[in-house]
Amino acid sequence: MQEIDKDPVPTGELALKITALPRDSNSFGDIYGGWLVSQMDVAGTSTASRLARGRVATVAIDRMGFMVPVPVGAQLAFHSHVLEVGRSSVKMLVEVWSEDLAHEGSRKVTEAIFVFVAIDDRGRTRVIPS
Ligand SMILES: CCCCCCCCCCCCCCCC(=O)SCCNC(=O)CCNC(=O)[C@H](O)C(C)(C)COP(=O)(O)OP(=O)(O)OC[C@H]1O[C@@H](n2cnc3c(N)ncnc32)[C@H](O)[C@@H]1OP(=O)(O)O
Repeated sequence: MQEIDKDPVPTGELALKITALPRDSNSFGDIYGGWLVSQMDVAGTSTASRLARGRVATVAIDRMGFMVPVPVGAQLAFHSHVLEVGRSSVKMLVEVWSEDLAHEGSRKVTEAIFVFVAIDDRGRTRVIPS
């Protein structure tokens, strides 16, 4: 199986840790990619909203590859790493790592770059406080 990244070290802060449950799997018993993307968005939103000190919206997600299947019961760690902060936007790398409990290691499952935009309570963009 092709690895998405040979680098064995997660990048960025640990934003979310979660166990993949049977309800998150497809009919073959593997974890559904859409659920993973959704959890990545939750993890990235957590980091972005702290940085932007308030509400943010996801405005873009770049293309993704799912190189390693995720079994039910996997312990997943979501790491977020801020790449750029613009006037109202935050560009962030979100990585997903699956812990291998049998071998005391972990491997990267997928990653994507998300762009979050700081918005006010009317949904209009706002400047990210410095
Ligand atoms: C097997 C797999 C199956 C998968 C199958 C999926 C099924 C599983 C689903 C899971 C899915 C989870 C992922 C949920 C992710 C949501 O929930 S997305 C839906 C929620 N998001 C929204 O509703 C946001 C909707 N967008 C908006 O309201 C407006 O775009 C916004 C956010 C107010 C921004 O308005 P705007 O007119 O674009 O503002 P504008 O001033 O032009 O730009 C603001 C900033 O954004 C930047 N920007 C705007 N657009 C972009 C862009 N496209 N790219 C980069 N930067 C941009 C600008 O450069 C600017 O940056 P700054 O220079 O200010 O720093």
